[in-house]
Amino acid sequence: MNQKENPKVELTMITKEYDLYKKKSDKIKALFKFSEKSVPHFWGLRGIDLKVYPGEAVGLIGINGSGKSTLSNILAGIIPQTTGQMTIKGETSIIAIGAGLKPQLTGLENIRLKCLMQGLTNEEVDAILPDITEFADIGDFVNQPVKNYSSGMRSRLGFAIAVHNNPDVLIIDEALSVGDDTFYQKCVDRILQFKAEGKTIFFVSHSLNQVKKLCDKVAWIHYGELREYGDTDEVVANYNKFIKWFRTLSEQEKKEYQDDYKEKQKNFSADDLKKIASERGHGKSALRGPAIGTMSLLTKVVLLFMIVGIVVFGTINVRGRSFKSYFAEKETPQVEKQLARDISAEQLYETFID
Ligand SMILES: Nc1ncnc2c1ncn2[C@@H]1O[C@H](COP(=O)(O)OP(=O)(O)OP(=O)(O)O)[C@@H](O)[C@H]1O
Repeated sequence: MNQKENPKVELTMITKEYDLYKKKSDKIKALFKFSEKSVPHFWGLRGIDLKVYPGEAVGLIGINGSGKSTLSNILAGIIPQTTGQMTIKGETSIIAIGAGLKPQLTGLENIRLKCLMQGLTNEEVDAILPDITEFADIGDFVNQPVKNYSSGMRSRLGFAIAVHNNPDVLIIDEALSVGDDTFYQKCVDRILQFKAEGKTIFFVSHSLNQVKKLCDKVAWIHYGELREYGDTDEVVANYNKFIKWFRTLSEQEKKEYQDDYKEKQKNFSADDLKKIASERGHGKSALRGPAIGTMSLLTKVVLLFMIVGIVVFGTINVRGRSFKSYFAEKETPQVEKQLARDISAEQLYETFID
């Protein structure tokens, strides 16, 4: 069977829309989507199409804020895409500096937690624990809470856990940039081994040398769009050309260029998405999103009634007192109530003077 016919990862028209809340109340408005206009939007990704095959290592490159981490978090299932279809054959594991590590737990506790979450039993965790700690090589720090780790140590622990969980798709988001040379080489060896085993790797990095060394293909993300996808040398060369050109611009021209793209990311609409999909020959299904994050009209109405009911019920006065004090009184034993009534105003005054 030709492996080129069976992508391990297939993305079709992936978008990510972020709500830019100004106030906490905007979040509630956005939840109900009753007031779309009051919450500005920002499209971190605008219709990414990508097919990646077993054994391929794909570099994700692009300037700051272009959407690399957004894409890798969607691939890892940490955040959902807004629209678009994603098919991944197998388990994914992401290594980002500190991603998924619980700061309050020790290194060992984090290892156990992550492994249990991957479906391993306690006995299985006990069996691979020595390998993981040996790979991470952080000494006694493994017994310390992760919040006390340096970024390099977090990366070591994250990498060690992720590779030992033997994922089919490994996503590495800038995690190698903080390790020292020895650790870096160890990781590179393991990544190459993964590739040889037919696993798929996504490698997010600003280090073009690392990308060139590890990746067969490169996806250049530019202001939320896939600007280029192809062989590493070619795409990296074009990206370098762009960086060189950008540096020749005056400060004013740079700002105008950036503002222009940011504006496009803010004003992106469903119509733009439809237009891109039809240009690329995608059907309607490519425009649908995962069935999470939004509520049906009926759910919204029921939820709204419940909230209004709770507020009204909670604040309404029952027999002249608030609902809370009514119940508080109900719970007060009769003897105490009698005592409270028996204290005269004079006695009360004396109590305060004392
Ligand atoms: N939770 C969020 N809410 C609003 N905007 C967000 C959120 N997360 C990311 N963004 C925006 O989406 C865009 C893409 O961010 P992302 O972190 O994916 O970029 P990146 O390419 O990984 O950047 P860098 O190279 O700096 O790490 C940025 O403009 C960022 O400000």
